[in-house]
Amino acid sequence: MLLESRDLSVGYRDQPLFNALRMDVDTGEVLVVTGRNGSGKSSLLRCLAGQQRPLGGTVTVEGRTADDRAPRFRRSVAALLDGGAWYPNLTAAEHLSFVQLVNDPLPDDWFTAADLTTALALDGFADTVPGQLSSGQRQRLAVAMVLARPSRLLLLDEPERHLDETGRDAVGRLVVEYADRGGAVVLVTHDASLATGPGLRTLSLDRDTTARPAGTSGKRRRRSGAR
Ligand SMILES: Nc1ncnc2c1ncn2[C@@H]1O[C@H](COP(=O)(O)OP(=O)(O)OP(=O)(O)O)[C@@H](O)[C@H]1O
Repeated sequence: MLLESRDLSVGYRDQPLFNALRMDVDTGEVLVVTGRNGSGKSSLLRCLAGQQRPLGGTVTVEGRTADDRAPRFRRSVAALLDGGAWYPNLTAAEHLSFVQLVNDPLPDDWFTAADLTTALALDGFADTVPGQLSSGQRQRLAVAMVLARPSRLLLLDEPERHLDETGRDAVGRLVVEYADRGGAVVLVTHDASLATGPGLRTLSLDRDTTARPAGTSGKRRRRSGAR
């Protein structure tokens, strides 16, 4: 199992937002997390990303405790949690090239900068610096960058932010493609169109945060063209 949580309790100052969460996400799977504002979705993702200590229980990725201070963990996990970090003088295309250069050599079958540029329609602003991009263009670039580096687990917090319908569709397709390439995805969203699709599993923090497995079981079919 790529990602596991057991008896997970997440919250602040000893006040849990939810308790006893058991979650399994394996390669090839997409788990969509939903819930009302303030239910703890972002807090959960930060725990999965090893950036926040749970109040109780465990999170493991490939059998190791989630901890973003560990280089091996950081290599496995790509997270887009609250917007991107930008180099003010690098263009959109240079941001993408930079991520891929730092992670060279990439696995043969990994997303290329050209794949991501096409999928997210970045061409029109490839030579523009972040400060001169619209919010939606910056979000497209942030999604491209989190996919540009090789990883096994992809954590996305409301990737639909600022995106038009075409952008949201592109994100939906890329998430499925990432899983088809052997990754596991946990996607937090308020967008019903991203939250549904053949084979996607869902976890509602309003409904499912009890001591039982989240969502339905079963792997998504490969190349199902879900969405
Ligand atoms: N650093 C923090 N310290 C204390 N409380 C926090 C902290 N971060 C979040 N919270 C509280 O935890 C609760 C859950 O926040 P979180 O951001 O995880 O919710 P969410 O489900 O992602 O919400 P939304 O749908 O609005 O994005 C909120 O009541 C919030 O005020």
